[in-house]
This record gives sequence, C-alpha cells and structure tokens, in this order.
Amino acid sequence: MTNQKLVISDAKSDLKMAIAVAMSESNLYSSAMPKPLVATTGYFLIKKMIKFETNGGETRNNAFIDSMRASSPTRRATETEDKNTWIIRHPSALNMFEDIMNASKGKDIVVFLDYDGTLSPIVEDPDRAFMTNEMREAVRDVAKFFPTAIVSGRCRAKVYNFVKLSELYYAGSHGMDILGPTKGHKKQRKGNQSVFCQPAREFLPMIDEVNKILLEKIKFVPGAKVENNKFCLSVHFRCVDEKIWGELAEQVKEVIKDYPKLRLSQGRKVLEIRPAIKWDKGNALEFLLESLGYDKSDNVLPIYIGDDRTDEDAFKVLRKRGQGFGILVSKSPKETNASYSLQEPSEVMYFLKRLAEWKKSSLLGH
Ligand SMILES: O=P(O)(O)OC[C@H]1O[C@H](O[C@H]2O[C@H](CO)[C@@H](O)[C@H](O)[C@H]2O)[C@H](O)[C@@H](O)[C@@H]1O
Repeated sequence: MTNQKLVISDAKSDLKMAIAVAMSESNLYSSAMPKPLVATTGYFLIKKMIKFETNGGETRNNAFIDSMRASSPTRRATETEDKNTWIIRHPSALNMFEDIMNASKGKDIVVFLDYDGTLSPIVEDPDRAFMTNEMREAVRDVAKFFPTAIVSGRCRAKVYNFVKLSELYYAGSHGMDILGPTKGHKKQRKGNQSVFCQPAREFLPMIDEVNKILLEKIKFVPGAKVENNKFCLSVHFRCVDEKIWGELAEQVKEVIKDYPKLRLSQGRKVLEIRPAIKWDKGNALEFLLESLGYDKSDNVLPIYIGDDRTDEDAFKVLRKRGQGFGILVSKSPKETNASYSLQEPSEVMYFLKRLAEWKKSSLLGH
C-alpha cells in the first residue's frame, strides 16, 4: 500500500516533469529535431507517465474506445441483420426515385444536405475535404428549383468556403449557426426578419477557452487534430495510432470534466465537443422548415441526406413529423432512422441530378 502510494506520487511529479521537458523540447524545435519527432518524443514520455495513473480508468474507458473503433463506418447494424435484409428496409433512393417523386405530388420539396461524407468524400485531412465541381453544379441545379440547405458539423464559414453557393441556407456547428441565402430566392421569416439563428451564442467564450486547452493538451499526440467549429470543437483521431486512442479519449474527457455545460459525442473518427443544449441538426431542420413557412403545413416533402450519427437527429424529426424522407449515405448496413440509402457521394450527386432533371421536365409538362 505504502509502495503503491509512493509510485503514484512519483508518477505525478514525473508526469509534470515529462510535460515540462516535452514543452521545452517543443520550443527548442527549430534548432534541434524536426517538430514531429520532438512532439512524438514528448508525447511518449507523457504517455508512459499517464499509464501509471490511469490503469483503472483504462478499463472503464473500454466501451468508449470500442465505440471510437466502430466510428467509421459508424453504427454497424446488428450482426444478425445482413446486407440483404438491411437494403430491403433501407432501399436505394435511386431505385426508389419514382416512388419518392410520386410521394411529392402536390407538395413542395425542400432539400437538406450534410457536407462531409455526403457531398465530399471522407479524407484524412479535414482541411482538404473538397467537393467536386460536378457535385457543386448538381447542388446549384437543385437549388434553382427547391430551397436547399447545407447542415454540417463544420463552422458555417468553413463549410461555405467548400460549397461556395450563396443561394443556399447554411446551418453550421451541427445546426447551431444558421443563415439564409445571400443571393437568389431569399425567403424572409415572419415580420420580414432574415433567416438567422445562433442558439448557443453564450458558449462562444467557453468553446474558445476549451479549444486553447485542447490544442495545448493534444499537441504531443501524433496525428491528432483539434478543429474549431465556432460553437463546437472536433478532435480528430483518424490519423492517430489506434493503440493510443484510449489515452487521447482520456485526455479529452479530462478537459471536458471541468466544463459540465459541454458534452462529448462521437462522429466518424472524431470526438465532438458541443454545448449541452437541446439543439441539434433536427432542431435546425425544424427551424428552417418554419422559416420557409412550413411549420404547420402538410404540403411539404423534406428530403434530408446525411452519413453521420449527428444526421440521425434530423432523420428522427422527419419520422416524428411523418413527413419526407431521410437518406443515409453508407456502403454498409448501419442502425438508422433514415428511410432510404445511397452508397457514397457519387450516388448523392446522381440523385441530385435526377431530382433537378425531374423538376425541369415536369415544368416543361413532360
Ligand atoms: O456534419 P458534417 O458536415 O458531416 O461534419 C462532421 C464532421 O466532418 C468533418 O470530419 C469528417 O470528415 C473529415 C474529412 O473527410 C475526416 O477527416 C474526419 O475523420 C471526419 O470525421 C469535419 O472535419 C468535422 O469538423 C465535422 O464535425
């Protein structure tokens, strides 16, 4: 018992020492080692020390790490449900295109599109998740006929820089930052207010503070990246060695535990930190429908296309309203509230092209 205490207290002071060494090494980087090597050395010194302290925690953390492992592709459907039965329950939106269009008769279609994994392929570097020009054209064509919104976990300005279409509605930060189109058929809210909503404004200073702490804390974790999405933060682990995902998750949780007003969730190889308020992509969808004048209307058919766990909130809202369709982008069976599926962004593009073509020819009376 005495020995154990001694080890732990030694480990704590060693940990402080390791952090100090690692930080000073990192500051000395320009003259000595290449930075990644310095960061790695520092990280592994720290990792060795943390091991002493978190052995019990590691066991508790197992479920969380399993869930991190399963995060791309997310939410595998139960093993008993094979691909064949899953596709019967969530048929391809391309195969069901005619049915979807028939359901829209006498209704106004509104289109909601997630960005990463839906309009752009998933890539290692989040700053390079570009959509193709062909995809941009497809979205532009759809927006000529139907109100169209991008609903993303990214900060609004960043996702706008990827999409670059000013005729769209944008809901960034998982729906916590909504702005209407700056060009094209602008729709004003009741009382002529423009479409704008930021329900988590009071969290901005807190998010900035946590961003700084996390940047400092994970700079020794090779491959980890913190992305500031304005009203929420992403800690990416796609490029982190799987053996140290547990330590990374522990470090993030360690920071968040001092901020009970924030919550931690997971996306595709990413930990998401966001305000613990009841506002998600589902609320953004409802807010936008209301802004467009469809809050109490049966004459609307919302179509929401997304690939991630956070999109499930919007799929659930559509199910609850009994209106429109959720379309999950996934190559493999996953638990979902979506009605239909598409395999990958190229299929999303094809679906959008067909949608615009269908509208064009119905206007021409074909
Ligand atoms: O709601 P979304 O538009 O789907 O945004 C969710 C997160 O997407 C981005 O991360 C994901 O895509 C990256 C680029 O392909 C990939 O490297 C990462 O592993 C994925 O999780 C974005 O960088 C995050 O900030 C968003 O929260």
